[in-house]
This record gives sequence, structure tokens and C-alpha cells, in this order.
Amino acid sequence: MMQRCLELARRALGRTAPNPLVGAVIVKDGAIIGEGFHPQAGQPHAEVFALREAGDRARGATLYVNLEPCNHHGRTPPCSEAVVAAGLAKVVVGMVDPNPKVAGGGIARLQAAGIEVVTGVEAAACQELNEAFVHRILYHRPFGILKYAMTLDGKIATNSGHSAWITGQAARAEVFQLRATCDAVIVGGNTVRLDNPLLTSRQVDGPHPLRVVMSRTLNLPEEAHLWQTAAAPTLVITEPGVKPEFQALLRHLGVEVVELSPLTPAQVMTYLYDRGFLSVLWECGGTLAAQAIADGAVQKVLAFIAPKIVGGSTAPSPVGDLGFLTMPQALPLEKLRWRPVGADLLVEGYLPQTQVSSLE
Ligand SMILES: Nc1nc(O)c(N)c(N[C@@H]2O[C@H](COP(=O)(O)O)[C@@H](O)[C@H]2O)n1
Ligand SMILES: [Zn+2]
Repeated sequence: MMQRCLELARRALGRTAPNPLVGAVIVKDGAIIGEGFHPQAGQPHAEVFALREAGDRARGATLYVNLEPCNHHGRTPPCSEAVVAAGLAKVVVGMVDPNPKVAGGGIARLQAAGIEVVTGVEAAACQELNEAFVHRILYHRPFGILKYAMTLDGKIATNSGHSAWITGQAARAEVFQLRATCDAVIVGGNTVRLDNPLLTSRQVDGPHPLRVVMSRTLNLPEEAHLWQTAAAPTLVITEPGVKPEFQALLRHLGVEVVELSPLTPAQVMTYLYDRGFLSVLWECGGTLAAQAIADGAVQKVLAFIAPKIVGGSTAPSPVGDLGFLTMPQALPLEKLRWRPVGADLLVEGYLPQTQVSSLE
């Protein structure tokens, strides 16, 4: 039943920020009598949809939900009260809500009403599904994912800068899917100049991430796909007073332009946090990727590795200079996983939070 909750919750991937992904199932006499998921911030919570479907049959039933029912008045009223009012006998919870406004209060409210509560069911899967929400709550920043594609000899382009395509169709399809789950995708000016990317999820009805360009100089081509196609919203972040005429042109083309000082990954993440973002995908070149890592703006790394060798002594690599001089300084990835994607290999891992923030 908890797996079913996670399946329902995933239907809203990429659409709930700043809220978590939540699914709920109500079971009575071995049969599902109500289901729901949280579709979007401002909309009812998953539990409410499940309770609505179950109606009066919810009395004496069991609710399964991957996140503790809320116990506060936010954009919506507390689910704990709705669960108590509906007369449920038992609630099975995947994980406690790290939101300080909830943080065990929902469970305590249910128990005080005589409802049996079981917690920690499929806890690891529940934590992983909402890793961005948890990170946002704990660190007051969106969850950063660095994704890159490289050859087996560690190059993201040839000596001359040519990079299309390193990986095959299956890996590229997986990246489109990944973009659909993230709230923003960030590149630097160099990527716009060299690759002219579209940065959408390629899905007809979206969701698409907000496409963010960090550019100190605004030396960007007027004809870039990002502003010549209305495929998804675009935000250009630069420093105060840079090229006001080009800024005006971008705004005229429907691009949002924001000035930040200093223009650093840390500052950009704080800005995106304030806008309510949960997850940010770094699809940038090596220089910006290194800055993002050093600023603690990357929590997870997704490396697509193509089984080919391109060579080249000046061919770029995915992460630029981190200022390390000895191998023991290298950042070890944790919770490593790998799997084939078509003819390529995807390696996933997490940067240790303490080690990275000590670089700041
Ligand atoms: N248990 C649970 N189910 C859902 O469907 C949810 N969206 C949440 N979210 C929790 O409540 C906060 C948002 O409240 P409002 O949507 O503003 O009322 C969110 O931060 C989570 O703590 N929980
Ligand atoms: Zn709720």
C-alpha cells in the first residue's frame, strides 16, 4: 500500500513546489476505498482526496500515506483534523514531516484522538522521493543535481568544443524525463553560446523546468533557442547594470531578467529558494559546475558515461578547478548506484553535505 502511495505521489513530479510529493490510500476489509495525491501547492493534500473518495466508508478504515498528515493551517487546513473527523482507526505513515510546523505534531494529534499510528513503513523509499523537499526544509535552499554526459576518458566535448552527441538516444530521453521532475535547469553563458540548448522536457504538456542562464557579461546570442522559441519560461540572471539594452531586448522577447550581486551559485540558489523551488538541475559546463560544487549548490551527481574515447589534451572535463592539490581532497560520492541506459552507463551518487559546505 505504501508503494501505491509513492506511485500516486509520483504523478505530480515537477509540479508541487514548494510542497512535497504525497500519495494516500484508504483501505477497508482488504479493499482500496479511496486514493489521492497532492497535485500542486494550494490544492488539497493527498489525504483529503482519498477521504473524499472513501466518503462515509472511511469510518474504521486504515489510511496509508507516505508523509505524516499535516497539523497546521497553511494554504489548506490540517489533514490530521480531517482524518480524526472521518473516524479512521489506523494511519500508516512513511516518514515524519521535517517541516517544523508539523514535525511529529500530526502523528501526536492522531494518537491523542485514539487512532493507531504506525510510522517508518518503506521509510528509505519515502525519504528518497521527497529528498528535495527535505533538503529545502533543512538547508533553506533547493536540492541541487549536477548532471553531465562524458566519454569514458572523461571529456564533455572534443578539443574544438564539439559535444553533440556524447550519449545515445536512451540517455537523452532519460535527461528529458529528469528535466520534467526539476523546477529549474541552470546553464552558464558558455553553454548557450556553444550548444544553443532548448532545455525543455520535450513533453507536450510539460512540466518544463524554468530555464535559467547565469551570465556575468550578457554576451549571449540574440538568436539563441532559449528566447527565440516560446517552449518554456526563461530567466536570465546577471549582475547589476550589465548591458541594459540587451536586458531590454530579452524582456521584449518574454525573458525574465534578474540582477543579483554577487552572481554566484550560492546566491542563485538562495534566490530560487525564495521563489519556492524544490529542485534545481545544473546542466552547465565545468567551470560553473565547480563553482556550484564549491558553493554547496550540488547535492546529487548524475554522470552519464558513454563507452567511447575522444582524447584531446584541451578537451574539457565535467568539473573544472576545485583548488584541490592532493588526491585525498577529492570529494567521495556516497550511496552510489549505477545502471546501463541504452549503450551508456549512469552513475548516481550524493556529495557529502558536511564536506561540501566546508568548501564555502
Ligand atoms: N501529509 C501531507 N500531505 C500532502 O498532500 C501535503 N502536501 C503535505 N504537505 C505539508 O504541508 C505543508 C504545506 O501546507 P499547505 O499546502 O500550504 O497547506 C508542506 O510544507 C508539508 O509540510 N503533507
Ligand atoms: Zn495536509
